[in-house]
Amino acid sequence: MDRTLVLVRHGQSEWNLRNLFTGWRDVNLTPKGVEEARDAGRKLKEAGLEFDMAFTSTLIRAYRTLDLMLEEMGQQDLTVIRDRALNERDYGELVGLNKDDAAAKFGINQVHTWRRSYAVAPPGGESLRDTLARALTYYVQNILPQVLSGKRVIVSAHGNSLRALIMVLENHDPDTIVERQLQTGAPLVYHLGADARVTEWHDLGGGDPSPH
Ligand SMILES: O=C(O)[C@H](O)COP(=O)(O)O
Repeated sequence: MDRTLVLVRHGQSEWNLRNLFTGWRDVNLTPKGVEEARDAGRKLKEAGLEFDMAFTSTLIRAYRTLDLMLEEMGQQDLTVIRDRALNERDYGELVGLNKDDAAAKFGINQVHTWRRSYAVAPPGGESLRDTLARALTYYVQNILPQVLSGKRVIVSAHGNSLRALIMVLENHDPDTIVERQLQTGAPLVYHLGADARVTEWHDLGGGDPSPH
């Protein structure tokens, strides 16, 4: 049985371009982000992939990326479920700050810890562990059963809500997840066994990694 799961981080957003902490702020894609999303759709089509179902967040940068990919694939009629469990990590008091300015103010190591560690939350926001608690619960209850039933599923979401799922899919621990970054618009293709473990995965490549 084909148990395929594709994860895609949205294309470049207006606040990715401006290097601002975004979190739950609902910013749109840039023209480059639109192109990255279309490009991801073309790559998926070239790879011979088709989907039976799609999941995305309630934030426009993710669901618009999904729409653009599906348009490129000729799959606009696909069933799409939007849920805020897949939204980006809440960046709390950092939202709207420039990432380099924050590093100058709070120190590079502190900001890196807020952005990439598993357990440390930014002030007033969510740690990756907090994000994982909601995103992984949603995955186990809503996405995984579809994949295990043989549906080919695509998920369009965010750097950190996807890192939370990837922590389990790629078997990372709190130390190794620190180094795992996602490029915008790069489809990650996972094949799962009947026990829900990943048997094989590859990265079709894409846009920019988050700036450090
Ligand atoms: O919310 C944000 O600012 C970005 O989407 C992801 O930020 P990060 O690169 O700090 O994970």
